[in-house]
Amino acid sequence: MSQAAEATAYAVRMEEVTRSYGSVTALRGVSRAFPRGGFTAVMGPSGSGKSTFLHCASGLDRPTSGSVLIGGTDIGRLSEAKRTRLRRERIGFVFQSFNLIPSMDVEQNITLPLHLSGARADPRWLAEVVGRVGLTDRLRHRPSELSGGQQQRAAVARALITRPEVVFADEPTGALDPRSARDVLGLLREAADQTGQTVVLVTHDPMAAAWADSVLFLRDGEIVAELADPTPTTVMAHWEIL
Ligand SMILES: Nc1ncnc2c1ncn2[C@@H]1O[C@H](COP(=O)(O)OP(=O)(O)OP(=O)(O)O)[C@@H](O)[C@H]1O
Repeated sequence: MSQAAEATAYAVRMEEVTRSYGSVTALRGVSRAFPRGGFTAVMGPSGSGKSTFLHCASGLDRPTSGSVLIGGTDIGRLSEAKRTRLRRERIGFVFQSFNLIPSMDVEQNITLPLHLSGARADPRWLAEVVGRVGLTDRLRHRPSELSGGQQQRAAVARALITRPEVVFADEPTGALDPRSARDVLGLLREAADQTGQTVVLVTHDPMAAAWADSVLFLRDGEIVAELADPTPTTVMAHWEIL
């Protein structure tokens, strides 16, 4: 595939990615491409390499060997400053612990990634994103005045405000009640279906993984199984044989 076609078909491609920490090899030669608009869940037992996988795929960390291409750009060849810029402009992150800035209101938190890259918010897109996450009447509130579910919805809006190619979500529902978890997963599903974002979700929860198009199972730093069109039951059945 030509570089241009590659950049069009896949938002992220990992080729033989290995990440070692001293004598511990957390990822072993993982190859995987994430098609545009696809929603993939990554599961695996504790210590199987899920966080390392997400950090390498998103350019937060660099592989010890192998390569990661984001939109056709080999991020291993970028300087630290360019990698940071690429992450800021083309990738959205959602974490378990929300990571909102307490002193900023909801609107300031949501638009922060734009301000960091010196861009202005497009008022129509801001209104659309805020409407999607149901926080239109909460824009002047501080994070401490919101429920956990509302805070995570603000974090999803912050991840979407730059219209990123990829959204990486690391246990985004780990701290939420089931209803708020469904809301957040529904927003990620919508980002893939309606605006063509590529979503990569790391989770321990079979119910959460079932929102994805496919589930990758990691064990000892390798992809050992993949499940298409998952349901909570089929995810659990796979989980049990890991
Ligand atoms: N900074 C680090 N230094 C040394 N070892 C590390 C480091 N980060 C991860 N590891 C090791 O790499 C392996 C994979 O860790 P990782 O955090 O990716 O797993 P995980 O599947 O995300 O685990 P969990 O579900 O418990 O968060 C583990 O053996 C871990 O101890």
